[in-house]
Formats: sequence, C-alpha cells, structure tokens
Amino acid sequence: MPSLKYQTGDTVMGRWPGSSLYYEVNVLSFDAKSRLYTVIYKDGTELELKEQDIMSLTGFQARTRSRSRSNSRSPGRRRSRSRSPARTTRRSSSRTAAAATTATAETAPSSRGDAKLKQAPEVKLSPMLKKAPENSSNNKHEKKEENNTASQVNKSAAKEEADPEKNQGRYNLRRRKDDGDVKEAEAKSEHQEERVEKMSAAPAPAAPAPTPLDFGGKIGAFFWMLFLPAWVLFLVLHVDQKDPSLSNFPPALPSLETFWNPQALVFVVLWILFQALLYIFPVGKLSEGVLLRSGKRLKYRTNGFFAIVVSAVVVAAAVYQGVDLTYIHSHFLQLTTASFLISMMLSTYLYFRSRSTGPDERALGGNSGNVIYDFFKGRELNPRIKEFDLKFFCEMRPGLIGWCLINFAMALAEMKQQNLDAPSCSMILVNIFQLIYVVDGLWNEEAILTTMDLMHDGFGYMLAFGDLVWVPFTYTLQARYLVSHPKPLSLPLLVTIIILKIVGFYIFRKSNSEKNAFRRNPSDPRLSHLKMIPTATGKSLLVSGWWGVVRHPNYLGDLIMALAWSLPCGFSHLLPWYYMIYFIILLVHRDSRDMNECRRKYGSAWDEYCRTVRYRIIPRVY
Ligand SMILES: NC(=O)C1=CN([C@@H]2O[C@H](COP(=O)(O)OP(=O)(O)OC[C@H]3O[C@@H](n4cnc5c(N)ncnc54)[C@H](OP(=O)(O)O)[C@@H]3O)[C@@H](O)[C@H]2O)C=CC1
Ligand SMILES: CC(C)=CCC[C@@H](C)[C@H]1CC=C2C3=C(CC[C@@]21C)[C@@]1(C)CC[C@H](O)C(C)(C)[C@@H]1CC3
Repeated sequence: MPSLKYQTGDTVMGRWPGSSLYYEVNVLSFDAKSRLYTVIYKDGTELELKEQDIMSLTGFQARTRSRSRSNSRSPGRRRSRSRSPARTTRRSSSRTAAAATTATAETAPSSRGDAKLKQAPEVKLSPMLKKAPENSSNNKHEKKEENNTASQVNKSAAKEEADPEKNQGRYNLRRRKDDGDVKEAEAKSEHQEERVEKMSAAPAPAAPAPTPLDFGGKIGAFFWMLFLPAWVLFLVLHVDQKDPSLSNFPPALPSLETFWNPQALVFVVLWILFQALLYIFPVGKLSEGVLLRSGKRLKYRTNGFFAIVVSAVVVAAAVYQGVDLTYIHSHFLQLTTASFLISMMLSTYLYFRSRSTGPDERALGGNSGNVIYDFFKGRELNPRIKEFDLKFFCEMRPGLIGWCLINFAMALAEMKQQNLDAPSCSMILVNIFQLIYVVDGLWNEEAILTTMDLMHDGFGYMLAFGDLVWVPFTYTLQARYLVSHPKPLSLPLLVTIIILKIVGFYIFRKSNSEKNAFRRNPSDPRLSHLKMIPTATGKSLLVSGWWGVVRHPNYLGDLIMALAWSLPCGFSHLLPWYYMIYFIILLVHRDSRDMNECRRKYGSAWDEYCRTVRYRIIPRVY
C-alpha cells in the first residue's frame, strides 16, 4: 500500500463504533474499492474503518498533548507539578491493552467533563459493502450480537451519513476466535503487544474522560456529607428508645459531653492499629489487582481471613480475662463519634495528598474541580503509604471485622439486659448470618479487587465514612435493636429465614466468584461453557451463566440475604428494616452508576448486553 496513509501492520488508534472512544488497533489490510481499512482490536474483533476514523499514534498523542496544554493554561485547571503529561503518558505507553480515550475529551477539565463528552464529534460510521458472512461459529449469541451490532450501526449510519452506500453496507464485526483462528489471533495480539513494548518512545493514549457527576452533583455531595452523619446519629439514639417507632419524635439531643469520651477514641484507634498490624503481617497471598490506566497492577496482601481469626482469638481471650465487652453497647455514641472524627481526619488527609498525584492515579469520578464534591467522592484511586493500601484496608478490615465484634458485644449485652443464660434465637441468627457474610468477604478477599469501589471509585469521605462509621455502627442495628426489643421466633419462620439466607448466599457467592474468575482469567477452562460478548477494550462481557440471568445477580443474592437479616427482628417496628430499605436504594443507585460507567467503557457492546439481558436485578421485575 505505497501511497496510503496507513500501512499493513501499523499500530494506530481506531474509533470504536457508536462511541467517541479510540483504541489501539493494528492495520490488517486496505480495500481500494471501498477505501476502507480492515483493522484488528486487541480482543480479536475486526472492523472496517474509514480513514477519518483512524489516527496515527503520534498524531493522536500530539492532539492529546495540545489539548492537555491548553487545558492546563485555562483558569482553575491544576496541573501536577511532579509529573509532566509527557512523562505520564510515556510511562503508560508500554501497556495499553485496556486504554481507551475520547479524541476530544481525554484531558478536558473534569468539571466540564460531561459537556465535553457531548461536544465530542459524533462517530461517522463507515458502512462497508456487504460481505458474505464468514462466521462459522456455533456460538449463537455471538452470531446474534454480530447481527444486532451491525443493524444498530446501520441505523446510526443511516442517520449520520448521506452516503449512497449507507443502506447496503454494514460493519464487519467478527471475532477472529470465531473463525477457529484462536492461535493466530493470540499470536497477532502478542505480536501487537510486543510492537507496543518495543515502541517505548512512542506516545500512548491519555486517560479517558472523567465521568459525569453523580450523587446529585456538588449540592448533592454537600447534602450527603451532612445528612449521612445526622442519620447515623438518629439511628444510634432512636434504637435505644422504648418504642423506637419512626412516627415517634426523635429523642432529644444529648449534651455535648455525652458524645465525647477520650477513652472511646483510644479504643477505636487501638482497634484500627491492631487491624493495620494484622494487615501488614507477612502471612497470606499477595494478590494482583486489575490493570490500571498506568499499565501497572498493584499487589494487595489478602490475609483478611487470618485477620478475623486472630481478632476472634484475641477478643475471646480478652473476654475470658474478664474484659466487659458490653462497654461497646453502653458507649455506642462515644465510639461512633470517635470513629466519625477519625474518618473526617482520614478524608482530609486523602484530599490533600491527592493534590500531588498524577492523572493516572486519579479516579475518573472525583476530580471535578469542586472541593466539596471531590472531597466527598475521593480523588485518588489507590492511595498508598508505601505498600499499605488505605482504601483496601479500610474497606475490608477495621469496619468489617468491627461489625462482627459489635454484634458479638450486642449478644452479651442482650444476655445482661434480659437476664438470659444464652443469647436469643433471633440474636444468634443475626450474629451467625452477618458473621458468615463478613467471613465470606474476607475468605474471598481477592474478589473485592474487581468490585466498583476498588476499580473505579476514588477514596474520599464517602468511602472513609462508609467503611469506618456507616458499616460498623449502622449495619449492627438489627443486633442492637434485639438487645432491648426481644423477638421470639416460630419454627416455620425460623426455617424460612434459614432457607432465605442459604439461597441468597448461594446466588451471591456463585455470581461474584464467576465474574471474578472470568475477570482474572477469561480462558479459565471452568468457564469455557459460558457465552460472552467481546468489547473493544480487550475485556469481554459474560452473557450467560449468572450474568445472563440478570445484570447484577450478586445484588439479587445480597438483597435476599438482607431480607433474612431483618426478618428475625419481626414486624413491630420499621427501624430494624432500615438495612433492607437502605440496601435497595444503595444497590439500585450502584446499578445505575455501573450502567453509566459500562456504557461509557464498552459502547455498543454494552448496549448489546443490555438488550440480551433485559433485567437489572430481579428477573422479570426490575
Ligand atoms: N453489603 C454492602 O453494603 C454492599 C455490598 N456490595 C456487594 O459487593 C459486591 C460487589 O458489588 P459492586 O462492586 O457494586 O458490583 P460488581 O461486583 O457487580 O461489579 C460491577 C462490574 O462488574 C463488571 N461486569 C458487569 N457486568 C459484567 C458481565 N456481564 N460480565 C463480566 N463483567 C461484568 C464491570 O466491570 P469491568 O467490566 O470493568 O470488569 C462492572 O463495572 C456485590 O455482591 C454487592 O452486592 C456492594 C455494595 C455495598
Ligand atoms: C451511605 C454510604 C456512606 C455508603 C458507602 C458505601 C459503603 C458502606 C459500601 C460500598 C461498598 C461496600 C462493600 C462492602 C461493605 C460496604 C461498602 C464499603 C463489602 C466489603 C461487605 C462484605 C462483602 O462480602 C463485600 C466484600 C462483597 C462488600 C464489598 C462492597
């Protein structure tokens, strides 16, 4: 192809249909008649693109740099002093398998990210002359996807191009693997990676555009920052009332001294330090996190199960030695205040340290330029002090293990208050169910590395408060309620509750493990029966198995379990059902956040997934 702009074998940036995202592709051939380039994406997807949908790596980088320069000049735009954009991108150039960016918005100031995204030029879809289908795959879904994608592409093409070819044409979206050409495709992709590695001086795409503001934007973030602690305070005070009915007035605010107890602060600090010590203890696996935009993978010490076992032994020994754990019940408010102060200090530290981080280290969601919003959402994706990962630690250790400790203390308080020789049946159920949930989370600690919080969310007030205050002091509400509001259980109800817990747990665990195993190793032989949709990022989406039933089977299991946790408290009051209600709101909101994020990442492949798997959480209902 002597007179052509791009040559066979060139690594260039190709636009993904239906989006303004560009991915690294390899030019396979050029068809002189249709004037289309056949390119191959990292996942083996072949597509035919017009010349204007392709950019050279250097051209793309120059555009990114000039945009980033002009952005950094604009008022209010802060640029990291420690790293120049060039250095950052060079660092990320070696591994760009998952890198995607928009041509116009990649370095746009995040406060205007949404608007910038809208300004991104619409994709000019490039229909090709129809080829006879070559796909010999027996994977029905992938055939269907090919057709659907093609028809969707055609629809947009018809809208956007007054091209005489538009109605005859379609995109050729086919996987190399479907042609029984797995080895060739893999070899090609390895070859591509090698080429990219060799081009160490070659520029690479910059970070994707920041995501639009959520949680009600700046005002919403401010509201949540005030409302969440106020709500915790309400729950903590209200559950102690003789009649904790929500129609009753909330109790009068206690005096300021009642909130504060230095001893309670010392206990909370000691607990966190103890957990930190267990976390750094060189026991257990060093697990790898997901591939970051920088091309790096972080290592995490996943010894959570060890931590809870040691904690249980230490707590049991302390009780044996006469330590009165009911202190936790009688000083609940002071312990909550102490944890709240620590979470505020941590969030402030996180906000200030995030100012010296490079773009690659920031979350896409928490860098709007608005102090309150960014403080709330968190700017830095994986804040670490040396190898100590603050977000991972806070999410998995002090609050989560603290939850079990508090539940246990509530069982002791119930025995004391109700003069019982053993905790009530309801209290035992709540304790065991929630303990199973936490122990399971810690046993499968590695799986948290592929959850939204770890992969996408920055670490700021929301998670610091959520991990250190919300989880230990509100998730324990059922146990706390039972201390002063005993609830005898009938045998049929007991059996129903146990069955619900088992069913919920089964769905939750199986679906989470399936996705985690798939994300870790898509060619895991145990998953070979599952169907999947390829996406341009190199990752695929599961479209059968648990993830083919609903889009969030793990949420469904979690909700069924939440039901089993509230039922032992009966129906006399709404208060112990708070977790269930909150959890529905949280998961519905998380689902919509995740939908937006996946839509942005995967473009038309995500739409295809949503068309195939129609329900979000509950089959045939929602
Ligand atoms: N008890 C509690 O308070 C809470 C519990 N949870 C639980 O934590 C667990 C994790 O939840 P969360 O992080 O919200 O969400 P998920 O674990 O469901 O993670 C969502 C991510 O999974 C990937 N994904 C989505 N669909 C597919 C698919 N079809 N095939 C392959 N990958 C897919 C996407 O990431 P990508 O494609 O980038 O890999 C998506 O962003 C859940 O079980 C939830 O119930 C969550 C919040 C609170
Ligand atoms: C209202 C508010 C401040 C919300 C913050 C949300 C956090 C409380 C939750 C976000 C995701 C969470 C997860 C767990 C606990 C609650 C938070 C932190 C989790 C660790 C519980 C145990 C599970 O097994 C889990 C590991 C799957 C889970 C992960 C998500």
